Amino acid sequence: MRAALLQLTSSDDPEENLGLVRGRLREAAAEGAGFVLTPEVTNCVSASRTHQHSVLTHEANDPVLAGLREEAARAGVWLLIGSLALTTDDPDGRFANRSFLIGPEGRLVARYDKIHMFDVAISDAETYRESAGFRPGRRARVAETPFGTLGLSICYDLRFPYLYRALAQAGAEILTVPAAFAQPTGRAHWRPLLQARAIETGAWVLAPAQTGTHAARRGKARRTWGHSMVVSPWGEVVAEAGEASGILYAEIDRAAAAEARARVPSLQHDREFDGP
Ligand SMILES: O=C(O)CNC(=O)[C@H](CS)NC(=O)CCC(=O)C(=O)O
Repeated sequence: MRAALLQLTSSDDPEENLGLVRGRLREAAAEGAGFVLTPEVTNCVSASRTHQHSVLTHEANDPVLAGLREEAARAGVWLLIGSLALTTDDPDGRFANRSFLIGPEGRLVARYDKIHMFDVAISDAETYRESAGFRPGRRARVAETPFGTLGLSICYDLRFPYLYRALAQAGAEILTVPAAFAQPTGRAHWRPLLQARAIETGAWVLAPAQTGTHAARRGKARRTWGHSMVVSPWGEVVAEAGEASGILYAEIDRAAAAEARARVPSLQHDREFDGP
């Protein structure tokens, strides 16, 4: 199966982002991709809660979700929308940060709400409080496709290995890690974390990323790390983007997960222990 990871610099305008992704998805399908993936918050990168409230909608009315389901069906491809920021009925007005797996007829196959919230002060100049704006999910998800079982995750989830172990032990052979990584942590941690998750689980890791400086009409511009990546179940980086927006292709094959697990069956070697 040929996978296409869209590396984007999403703005804070959902309609504009939809237009861009439609074009890229068509291009990827024309290049032979059967599985297209987009990064975290494909529909809107914004640092302003006021702006988000003015442009985001509930899942049922979301134009980006509807438009991309239509586009996936037209192209006949599987599509992982890394995430959409969506309005919820949360009493505190928080959004969901939600991934969608769409089948090649446009069917909604699975959804996943990001579990781990990025509440981190990287430096005096760069702090995040994701949990103030987003309501965390509570349910891990795997989903069947003809090319392998997927395990869904989003961005900061990457730092919590037990989630990936649980996904792999539930049958996942392909882990999706759509992201909008910060630049300082991306530089230091992105690549080794992705390789570690692949090695620990013997699964493919597909990580489509936001990149560059994101245009914002309100609030501060945000900057993200890029470097979308595909890691094999043996831990090799088989494809890596730079910092430009574009499409990253890789051939993925579920047999490679079985081979890696046959060589090192550590997923089956969990032990109970006391302490510490
Ligand atoms: O706020 C949004 O619009 C969508 N959410 C994000 O971009 C999130 C929270 S700010 N970013 C991350 O999780 C980066 C993680 C990261 O950089 C790390 O783990 O080092």
